[in-house]
Amino acid sequence: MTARIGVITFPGTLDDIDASRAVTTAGAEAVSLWHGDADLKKVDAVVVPGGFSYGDYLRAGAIARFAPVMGEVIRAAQAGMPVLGICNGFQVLCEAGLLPGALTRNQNLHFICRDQWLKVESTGSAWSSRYESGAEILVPLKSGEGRFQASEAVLDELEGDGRVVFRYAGDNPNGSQRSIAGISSANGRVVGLMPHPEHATEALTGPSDDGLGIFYSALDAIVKA
Ligand SMILES: NC(=O)CC[C@H](N)C(=O)O
Repeated sequence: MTARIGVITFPGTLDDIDASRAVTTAGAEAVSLWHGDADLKKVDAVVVPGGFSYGDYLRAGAIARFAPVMGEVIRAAQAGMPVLGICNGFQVLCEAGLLPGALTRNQNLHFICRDQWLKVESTGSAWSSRYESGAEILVPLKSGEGRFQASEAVLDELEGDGRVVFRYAGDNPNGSQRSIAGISSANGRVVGLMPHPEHATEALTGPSDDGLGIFYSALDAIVKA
């Protein structure tokens, strides 16, 4: 049976269309989820896409975290459902307490938009199993608040438990601690990353199709669940 992967739209979300397209390209059914509905429509996994939910007012992700749909996402994630947060989605998942740490203003205080090499550090998560450990992938990065920060103790725990899923390769674009670009929850089912795999699904439009592995990985996680 075709896997159903939900993609949430908040007011101000702008990457839901590309995220849905990536889901479909990977062979799953993309199911639109609305921020105001406390209903996950029986999906098998959820993507929280990028953008500027609620205009990034207060703090990126701080208001979206209280949207009715997020209560259901938190409940489902705690029960083991694969959840992916991309960029603003990563910020929302940190604000929701599903992932540790916080995303703060880029070190240079500028919005950064560029293609970015990432190193796949862990293939143990629900969203990275299709990559080879140590592989380098090229995907767009476009964010103003992409600097991952956490306490030294949390960073050590993330590193020690193999929960650093993606790290910036080459220079560190935004001052993220330990060049961390993406992390997972303790059980590996929830992943957040700052760069945008959903914008790298076709070599024709560039910069690569390296992002598709994330969505293929989720299909395995759903089948094995
Ligand atoms: N592309 C995005 O999702 C942007 C996320 C967030 N609004 C930021 O600028 O950091």
